[in-house]
Amino acid sequence: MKIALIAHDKKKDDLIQFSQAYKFILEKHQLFATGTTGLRIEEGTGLSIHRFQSGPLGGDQQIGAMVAENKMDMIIFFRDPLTAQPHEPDISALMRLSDVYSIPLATNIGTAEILVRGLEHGDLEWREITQEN
Ligand SMILES: O=C(CO)COP(=O)(O)O
Repeated sequence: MKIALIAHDKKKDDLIQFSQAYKFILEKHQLFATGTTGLRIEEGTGLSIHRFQSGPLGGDQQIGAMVAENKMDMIIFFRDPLTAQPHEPDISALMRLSDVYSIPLATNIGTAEILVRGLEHGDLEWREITQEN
């Protein structure tokens, strides 16, 4: 499975802790991230991650492009709901596309835990079937 990991600045520590806790699951999958998030997770966990541009420089849009090509299976995006982001339109676009393509998207740790545990139980295998067709 291809999984995108993204966090706004005030949520990056949470995502690193999350990635450390679930490294045993995440390491079995192909990981993608926006620039700074990816670097921080790599440093904090040793996981190997394909890093796109930083969010404000187009990273959300690059991940959105993968969604539009049906090449992303899950997105974990710890958003900061209390801080205005200069690239808010890009963030909205990524979330909209995730709904267009029915990509599981977690925006907080509570949902992310359920998604990642579901991944371990094979709950997302339907994605592999739809990609083959
Ligand atoms: O801004 C972001 C997502 O909208 C995240 O970007 P960085 O991972 O580069 O900080």
